[in-house]
Amino acid sequence: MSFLAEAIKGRLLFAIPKKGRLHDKCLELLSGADIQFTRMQRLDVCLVTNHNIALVFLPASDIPRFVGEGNVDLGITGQDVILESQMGTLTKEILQLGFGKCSLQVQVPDSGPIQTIEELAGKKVVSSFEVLAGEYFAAVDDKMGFVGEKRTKIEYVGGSVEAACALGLADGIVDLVESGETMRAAGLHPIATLLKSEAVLISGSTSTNPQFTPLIKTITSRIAGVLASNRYALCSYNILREKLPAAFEITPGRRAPTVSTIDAEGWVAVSVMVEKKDAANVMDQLVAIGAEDIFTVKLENCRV
Ligand SMILES: Nc1ncnc2c1ncn2[C@@H]1O[C@H](COP(=O)(O)OP(=O)(O)OP(=O)(O)O)[C@@H](O)[C@H]1O
Ligand SMILES: O=P(O)(O)OC[C@H]1O[C@H](OP(=O)(O)OP(=O)(O)O)[C@H](O)[C@@H]1O
Repeated sequence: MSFLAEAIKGRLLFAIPKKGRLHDKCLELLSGADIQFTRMQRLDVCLVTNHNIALVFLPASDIPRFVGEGNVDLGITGQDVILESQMGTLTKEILQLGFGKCSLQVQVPDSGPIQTIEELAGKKVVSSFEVLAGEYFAAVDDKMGFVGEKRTKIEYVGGSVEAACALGLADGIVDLVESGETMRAAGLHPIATLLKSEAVLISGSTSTNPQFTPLIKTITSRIAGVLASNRYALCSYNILREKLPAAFEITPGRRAPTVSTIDAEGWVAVSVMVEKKDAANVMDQLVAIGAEDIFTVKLENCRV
């Protein structure tokens, strides 16, 4: 047995995208969850120093198969590539991670004769998502009654899909879109959305080793804590007790606000979680109902 195979034996294997859009966010999650490791240059497997885990750095698109077929125990990847690799039933989504959000769309040139799905059916479509594009257009072709040569031709390219129409390779494309900037720059616009996707933590649906169940629970809870501490801030303020019903309307909290008595006649202190994106508005509304000494504090870490 090789040195590496010996070193990872008995450890929970956790697959992380080795590059691309999801890589940096995954490293932030691992760091926030205090999963410590040192990655040696060029080595795609590394041992976690403070848990019985080995990290395996793989292309995002290969992770569903490794997890689904039981070669690794846990993984982070996009919902889009899980569906594309037809591993939906062999994998189980443990946690949605709120990043890597994008849509898989059909795009056509702005100034061209084809502006609808029905007009594109039967023509040439290029995509990195051959399976999903194939399924989508097979249903369209069936609806249109297209058979044999008349059916839509789907061709695979590995990247820079947006260039395919301008290069004369395709009449339309199926590709991922987030801000829409790439497609706008290439003179393309959407005519249909196949699916929406985000990054998820997955395990195998059938093959998880029961010995790892407690460790998977711990990792999941830590990652959920990192996500919550990125999303929420702790808001604290003083307010007259009689104004509490109005204050609870503005700051209901995740479960309920904490109310403490303070040494000032008729006043209470409230501490409550607020979504960071709403924090400025929430503080304005609290001022408007007479709250004072209002501040928010960043959450360093939490368990939810
Ligand atoms: N523009 C985007 N915005 C948000 N998430 C995206 C975007 N593009 C891709 N993703 C998500 O990230 C995953 C990996 O995509 P990415 O293009 O980074 O793959 P890659 O093939 O590993 O990297 P590279 O393109 O560098 O070869 C996708 O499957 C999708 O879930
Ligand atoms: O809507 P936007 O925010 O512009 O993002 C969309 C782009 O992001 C992805 O590609 P990526 O940059 O990962 O490179 P790729 O073409 O090599 O896959 C996708 O394939 C689009 O090209």
